[in-house]
Amino acid sequence: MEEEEERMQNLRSKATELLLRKEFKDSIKTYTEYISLCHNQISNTHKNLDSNNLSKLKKSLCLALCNRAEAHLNLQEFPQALKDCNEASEIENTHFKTLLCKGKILLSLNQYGLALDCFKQASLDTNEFENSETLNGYLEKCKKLEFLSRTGAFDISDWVLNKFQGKSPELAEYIGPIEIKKSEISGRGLFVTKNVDCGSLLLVTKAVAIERAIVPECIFQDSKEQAQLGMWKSFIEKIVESAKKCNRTRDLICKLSTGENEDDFEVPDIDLFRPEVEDSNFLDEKIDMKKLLNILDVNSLVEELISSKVEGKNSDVHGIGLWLLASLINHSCDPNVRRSHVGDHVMIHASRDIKAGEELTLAYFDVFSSYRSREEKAKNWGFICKCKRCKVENGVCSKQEMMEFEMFVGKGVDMGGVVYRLEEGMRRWMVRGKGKGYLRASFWKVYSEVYESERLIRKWGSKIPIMESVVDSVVDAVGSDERIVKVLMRGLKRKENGGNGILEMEKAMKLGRGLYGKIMKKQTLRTVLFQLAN
Ligand SMILES: C[S@@+](CC[C@H](N)C(=O)[O-])C[C@H]1O[C@@H](n2cnc3c(N)ncnc32)[C@H](O)[C@@H]1O
Repeated sequence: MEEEEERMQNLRSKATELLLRKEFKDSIKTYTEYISLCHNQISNTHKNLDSNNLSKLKKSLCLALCNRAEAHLNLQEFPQALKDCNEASEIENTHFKTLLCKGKILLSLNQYGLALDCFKQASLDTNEFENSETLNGYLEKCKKLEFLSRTGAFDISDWVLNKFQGKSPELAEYIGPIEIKKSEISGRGLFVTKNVDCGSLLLVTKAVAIERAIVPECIFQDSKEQAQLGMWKSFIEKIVESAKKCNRTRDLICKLSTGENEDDFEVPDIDLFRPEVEDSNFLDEKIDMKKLLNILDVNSLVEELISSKVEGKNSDVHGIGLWLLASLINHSCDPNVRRSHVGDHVMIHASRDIKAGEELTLAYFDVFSSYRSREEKAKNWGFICKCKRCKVENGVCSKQEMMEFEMFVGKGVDMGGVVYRLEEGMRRWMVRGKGKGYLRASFWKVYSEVYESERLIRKWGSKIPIMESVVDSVVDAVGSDERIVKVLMRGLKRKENGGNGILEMEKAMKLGRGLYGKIMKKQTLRTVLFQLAN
């Protein structure tokens, strides 16, 4: 008996030491051995009815379970960590360390409300003075994230004004007024459930996994491809790891499109994507790698860091990730939402006013390019684009003249002349309304070159439309973009030298909301817009 006790004591000390040394896997192994001996002893003690021993053993078992949970938490093995905490709570439901650990697990799972309950309950333990600072830190963080996930009132102004230095702001998961429905574009899509105005935040979600690497623009093509391949491989490994650790993640990944027979896919309930959904039982099902690779091919996105959009910062850093619910947004060449990446989160906001019931659409690739180049990009994604803009442009773009315009771009030709001929062409082909905006967006490079050159504006004068009307039509057709705002702001700067420009600034601010969403204060957005003009 004494020998057994000594063995248990040794195991317990060893497991604790391994935990402190952050050797989590070995610590779990040792605790598992210890916990199993505890269980054996408890059932024996029950028979001998030694209540003193029984209570001591149970206390010790509770602590061991809690410590094993901590080790699982560090390895991001959340279901196992939760299971241990729940068993520990059954022994002692007010155990401080267990409540703290369980709160941390729930916080990692973005279940802010439940995490808050744990931290609040832990704070009732007046004996834990030395841990009160840590606990208060968690309480505050949890309250903030719970508020954000409920209201969507994110504000990253400080970080933006600080030139994106230091840690990115802490974000919560947020699902706004959206639902999943069958899409007329393809398979399923996300739709708004009420009218939303330009800049409204619709979704904030954390990546299942991201892999980032520095791929400098100037490196040779071969090395670049090599670097990208390496990045893709590590990304897949990370996804597999996440799917193995959490059934819920794996189930949700499996609901995503493989790119084939999309219209046969079931329409999942959006609530399944809420963090509060409990993990299903641990089944240890094998992952179908072929299917997973198809899913990743169709749904992974390249990060568009807000810091590089605004400042050109980190433009060598390439990141690829998978954001579950955002994967249900279809592409359109006249999109109505945009995305910004902050840390591991993607923030999706309306880039223009959207009416209740409309489908949300995102640009998977640069849509300020010609029909033919977009067609090529969609082909690389594995689909033929069925958006409205492509249908309109498909008719016009087969015209011989249109192909000639494309050939002019970047060939040192007077771009004012190209704009003039294009505008003339549109009159002859009777392209009106949005169609005009579509084509102007397709040739934005040409238009912007003209409007950025005082010489060309002077030369072509009234033969070409004024910049403001082109900007309006392009934004109305395709939505906002940094390049448009840049041209507008530079024009505004020129005007400001001559005084005035209040109306243009108002317009620029509205476009700015479309670009970045309502995630920064007005004054911060103003600073950012002026920065774009430099
Ligand atoms: C990330 S998924 C979008 C959600 C998908 N519709 C679903 O049901 O899960 C990307 C796939 O959707 C389809 N898709 C997205 N936008 C499209 C478009 N504009 N035209 C045709 N197919 C599109 C393509 O099959 C593409 O590979």
